[in-house]
Amino acid sequence: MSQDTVVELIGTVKKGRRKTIGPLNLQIPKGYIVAFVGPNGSGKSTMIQMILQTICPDEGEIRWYGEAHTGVLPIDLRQKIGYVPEISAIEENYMTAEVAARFRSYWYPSWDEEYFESLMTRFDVPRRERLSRMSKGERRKFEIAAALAAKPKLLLLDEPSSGLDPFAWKHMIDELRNCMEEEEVTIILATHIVEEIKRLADYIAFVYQGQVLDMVEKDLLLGSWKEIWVRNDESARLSKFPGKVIRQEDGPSISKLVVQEDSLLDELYAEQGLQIIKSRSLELEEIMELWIEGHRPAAAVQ
Ligand SMILES: Nc1ncnc2c1ncn2[C@@H]1O[C@H](COP(=O)(O)OP(=O)(O)OP(=O)(O)O)[C@@H](O)[C@H]1O
Repeated sequence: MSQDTVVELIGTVKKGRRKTIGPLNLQIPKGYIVAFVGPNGSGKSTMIQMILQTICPDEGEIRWYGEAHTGVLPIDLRQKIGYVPEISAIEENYMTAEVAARFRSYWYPSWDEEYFESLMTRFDVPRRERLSRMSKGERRKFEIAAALAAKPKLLLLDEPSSGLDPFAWKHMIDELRNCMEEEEVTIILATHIVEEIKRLADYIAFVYQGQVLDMVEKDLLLGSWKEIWVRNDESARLSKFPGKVIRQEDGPSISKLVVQEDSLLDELYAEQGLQIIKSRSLELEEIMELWIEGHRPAAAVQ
């Protein structure tokens, strides 16, 4: 394991009644934002909870900063980890935000009260309302503010923007980006929001049916596939076409192709005499669809 790996999953398996998650092999690099992306029920939250050890794996191993632990995580390690769960814990329901924050400040030695106050003001969260009486979005904003104020080295966010209005969502994105400017902070983010992935993620780990299919740099992934439109009378030459054509729809005068992106493709098109009318990079959702069908993005195959 590299020294710069925060968490490593090695053949990690959780067996459920209906589904098995894993075996998972994954390294989370220090100082980056890794987005867990995948369909409902694919295993993202389970992976996060295994990293927190609130769910213990049945097989394999997890290492935190190079060390394996069984059962509950040691306090000094747990205090370095911030967590925003998909569904807020009920234990704090009867506390006001102020009281819940005080408890958290005892628990986290690096708690920054001034920062917490500024986030609560920025997010406009009522401080004296019981958490159970807050709206879904207000509670979410409290959870995010409290997780950030603990100044964690590893921040686990499970669908953090669920219920946030667009203003709060933008504040959250800004704050997460600011928090990455601090030394050695790492974020794992489970999300379905494409814009969130585009704005935040450095790496995308694609989770499907309990497996991590690949973890790929976002910028490489987003340039993985192109859709191109070519004149149909040229399409016969596509059999000689060395780029990987994985879809072709022929219209009366124009063919639409999905091809693997390649820096040499433009030269190759010219050599083959292909006249490209227009082209576009595929969107993340389209890339994920191809991934599920078994077409691994070039960035993942390297
Ligand atoms: N403690 C557990 N032990 C075993 N299996 C579990 C456990 N918790 C959840 N599961 C199962 O694991 C599967 C994946 O659930 P999980 O919540 O991890 O998916 P997800 O990718 O986060 O989904 P979503 O996007 O809908 O939030 C589900 O079928 C669920 O029933």
